[in-house]
Amino acid sequence: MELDFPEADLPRNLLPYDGESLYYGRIFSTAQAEEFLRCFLASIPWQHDEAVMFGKHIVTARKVAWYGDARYDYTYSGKTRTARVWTPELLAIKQEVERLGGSSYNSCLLNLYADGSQGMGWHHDDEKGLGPDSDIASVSFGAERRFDFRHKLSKEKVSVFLPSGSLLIMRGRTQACWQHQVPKAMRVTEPRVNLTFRRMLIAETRIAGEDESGAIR
Ligand SMILES: O=C(O)CCC(=O)C(=O)O
Ligand SMILES: [Fe+2]
Repeated sequence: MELDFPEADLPRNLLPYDGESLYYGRIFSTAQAEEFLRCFLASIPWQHDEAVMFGKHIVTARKVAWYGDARYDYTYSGKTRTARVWTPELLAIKQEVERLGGSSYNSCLLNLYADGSQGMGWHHDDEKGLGPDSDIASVSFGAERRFDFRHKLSKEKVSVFLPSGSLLIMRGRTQACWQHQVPKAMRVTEPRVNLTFRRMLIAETRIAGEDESGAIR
């Protein structure tokens, strides 16, 4: 099922059951979204992501960066990362998203897709540090890409195109019951930056430079 809504019907839950994924449409003007994109392309220290999968060391085509309230250390796919502290632009976007969605976030994973040859395969976001029924706010800048959901049991699919400056909030049972992906789109030649704001459980997440007691090493 592909969805296209009049702006007046937004925000709106894209999922027919087992979760809430609210699509808000564009929350930033075209000019503002272009400004953010330029800023992120120029100033974020992008790095290829690494993971251990089926015992093999993998380096992704897509690049990533982590930001947060503090220099959290956290581990997924067998690798530990340390978050950088918010930039003014990320903080401004976070505040607008928190105002609209009514949730609060303490970290953000940024993804850079250089063009349509790069995507992200089917997955759900359930790192230990996220806790159950996590709330993830996804903001997109640059090339419009398709975003798909697939129900884990019924296999029902829902797709939405995410234009520059748009917001999607995944919450409730979304991660437990649905997978999502950003499929490759060979005709897309422009870059896309996606921000996923998350709330990491601090008890599960060590702050870099502190030992178990919280003392600075
Ligand atoms: O790029 C996107 O829209 C999705 C990113 C995503 O699913 C993730 O970072 O977990
Ligand atoms: Fe995800």
